[in-house]
Amino acid sequence: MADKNKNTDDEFATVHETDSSFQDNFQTRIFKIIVIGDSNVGKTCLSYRFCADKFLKNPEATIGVDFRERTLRLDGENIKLQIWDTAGQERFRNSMVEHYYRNVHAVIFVYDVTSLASFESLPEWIEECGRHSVPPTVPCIMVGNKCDLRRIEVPTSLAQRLADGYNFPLFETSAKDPAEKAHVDAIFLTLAYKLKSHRPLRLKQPSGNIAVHLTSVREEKKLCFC
Ligand SMILES: Nc1nc2c(ncn2[C@@H]2O[C@H](COP(=O)(O)OP(=O)(O)OP(=O)(O)O)[C@@H](O)[C@H]2O)c(=O)[nH]1
Repeated sequence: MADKNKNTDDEFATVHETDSSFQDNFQTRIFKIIVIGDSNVGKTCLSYRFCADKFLKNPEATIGVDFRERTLRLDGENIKLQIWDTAGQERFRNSMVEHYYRNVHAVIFVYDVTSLASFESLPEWIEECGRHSVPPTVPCIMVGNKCDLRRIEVPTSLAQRLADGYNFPLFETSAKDPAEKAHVDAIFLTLAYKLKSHRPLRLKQPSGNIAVHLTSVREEKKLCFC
């Protein structure tokens, strides 16, 4: 799939998964990334692909929020990305919305390339961020998912215009296609690199934890205030 972002494989060449011995000796910076968009666009599958490198065939609708995380070593530094997979369905969001946006470090807006309606919803999702006082300095990315399907309803040119209007990078990819794994990684790594250079906060990671925490569906932490 066409990569609308300037990052190249070379730029990510220094990325390594961390191991526990590494984590014992180094501090880790932790960043909260929320994944937002209409129901059914593939937010759960994208975050699962990034954290567990698997495709979920029949995920249940997210209720409240699901958490996943993955720790990376970027240029000699531990960076933990805490992914908040938010509910797309209004009835499952309700009282959670405040929690989504509180202290968020980056936002991923997802639409389904086979659903024009999901793309047309993006400005509303972006406005919702603004209403919850997400600072304009927070890095954002726009992602068109399900590029493995044929019936594309959102042409790249249209998506690129919207992304340019907001000054967001645009990725078109597929959580389903294993060949797109590196591309899905690149979405999160783009944010990780931006955050790494912006945020000075350092948090000490408790020793002995496994560094790459791959949550299964059953193990995921859920938080629902519905
Ligand atoms: N073909 C294809 N199907 C996908 C892809 N990503 C997700 N799906 C399917 O789309 C459906 C919805 O995926 P989810 O990841 O649950 O969507 P969501 O945005 O998290 O939905 P909510 O939890 O309701 O907000 C599921 O049936 C997935 O299997 C993809 O890249 N390609």
